[in-house]
Amino acid sequence: MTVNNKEFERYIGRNQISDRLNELAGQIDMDYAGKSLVMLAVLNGAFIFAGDLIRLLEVDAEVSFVKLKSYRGTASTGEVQTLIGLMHELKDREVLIVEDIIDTGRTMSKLLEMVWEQSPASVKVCTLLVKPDVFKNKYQLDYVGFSIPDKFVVGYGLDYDELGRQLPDIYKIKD
Ligand SMILES: O=P(O)(O)OC[C@H]1O[C@H](OP(=O)(O)OP(=O)(O)O)[C@H](O)[C@@H]1O
Ligand code: HPA
Repeated sequence: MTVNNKEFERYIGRNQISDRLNELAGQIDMDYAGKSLVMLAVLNGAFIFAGDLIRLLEVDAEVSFVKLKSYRGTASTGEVQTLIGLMHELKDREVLIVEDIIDTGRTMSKLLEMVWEQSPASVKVCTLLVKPDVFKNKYQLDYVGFSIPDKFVVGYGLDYDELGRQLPDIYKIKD
């Protein structure tokens, strides 16, 4: 499969993703039982994951978005730009940040600072994917779908130069 002239191979199938989402939603429902949460999803990459996850939740969940950007091609520019900032009142709220991937961890690190400044009651992080060899456990991740090797991935919301987001499965770049 080719995206933007690079070759990718199927890596995590849609059924595996769906099974894992059911497990994550079950854990979130248990942890937030009797509470209501604000799901803060990070555009663009997390739009599909957040949409699928919220439909599996039984706890009350509001949704809000921020848009952060740092990648060009397959590499981080090192600078995280805020294209759409926080719009939701987060003071005293239980905030669940939802990301498609934590790679270097820079985007989430910046977002955690932005969110904690609003004096929320709690902040937890839910990411579909993490690259542990790059991220190196810089801070706590509360819900993780899959730990993956340091290979560029596309599909299920993740892009390579804006393409590939619509793929129902996740693909990794060929060596
Ligand atoms: O851990 P990091 O190294 O910071 O990488 C993770 C971030 O990179 C991607 O966003 P990107 O900047 O590509 O924007 P997008 O969500 O619009 O694709 C992804 O959606 C995460 O937000
Ligand atoms: O592997 C990746 N794929 C797509 N977007 C990303 N943003 C950080 N890492 C990745």
